[in-house]
Amino acid sequence: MTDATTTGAAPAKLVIERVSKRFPMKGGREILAIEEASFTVEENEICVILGPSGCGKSTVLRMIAGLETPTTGALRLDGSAIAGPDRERGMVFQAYTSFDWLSVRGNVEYGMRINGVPKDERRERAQRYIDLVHLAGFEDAYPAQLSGGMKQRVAIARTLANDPALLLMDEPFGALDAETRWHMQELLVAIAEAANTTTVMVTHDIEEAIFLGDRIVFMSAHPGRVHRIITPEFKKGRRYASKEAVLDLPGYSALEKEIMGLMREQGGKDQH
Ligand SMILES: Nc1ncnc2c1ncn2[C@@H]1O[C@H](COP(=O)(O)OP(=O)(O)OP(=O)(O)O)[C@@H](O)[C@H]1O
Repeated sequence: MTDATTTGAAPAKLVIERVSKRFPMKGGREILAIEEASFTVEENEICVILGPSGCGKSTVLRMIAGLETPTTGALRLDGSAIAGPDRERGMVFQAYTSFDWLSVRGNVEYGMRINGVPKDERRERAQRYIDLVHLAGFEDAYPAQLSGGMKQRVAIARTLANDPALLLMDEPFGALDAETRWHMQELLVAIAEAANTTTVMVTHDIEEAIFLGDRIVFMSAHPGRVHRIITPEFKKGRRYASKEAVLDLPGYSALEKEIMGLMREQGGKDQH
């Protein structure tokens, strides 16, 4: 396991250090959702959190977002403790979260408007991100007129327009059909390259994790622990614009099978 505190190199952008999370239950009992999770995310990296249902992926992401507080342990972004939600950490959820009463442009400009960004700059920055997510021509459309994939692109553009230090995504493509989903995955690679984002994304889709992840944090369930940190070595540190290119690489199938094995082993724990 890599840990910024032990590598001797500059500290990682995001450091999750021995984080545990207990939730109170009825009758005064508690559930240990996350136990001593540690991992790091480097600048410009796409880190994917993968694991069986209920292993605590969303809880870890919500702690990074500052929406949950760890019971013990520490989370640091750029050296500072994460203590509550902040616009330096932008979150995209699975559910469409656009404002129905605002146009695409209105949605993308919303955060900047709240933050007092002057109109000209707001317009220019919104257009840059609308172009980046291929929604040029739809600036004046309303969410109800858009497909699911387009709505998620609005959410991504709106989040990026706030210029967050971290882009957090919780199963962002989970509600999309298969074809739209892989287009969105490819778009996310293009965005990461163009906007130099540092991204932490939760998924339970192995193919998505291998295609997108520069690093994959595989969690085990009950309690949620970091079981393995996987670097898809066969990609040789590269990102690929097309999904087929990755599926065709030697080494892809072996890693997919390995992760399927982990998923079966960890996801099946409840059934034994
Ligand atoms: N607010 C909460 N109160 C009580 N328990 C919670 C709360 N949030 C999460 N949990 C529990 O913590 C564990 C981890 O949940 P979490 O949603 O983080 O898992 P997940 O891996 O994201 O699941 P999935 O893949 O099904 O979305 C589960 O046992 C869940 O029931």
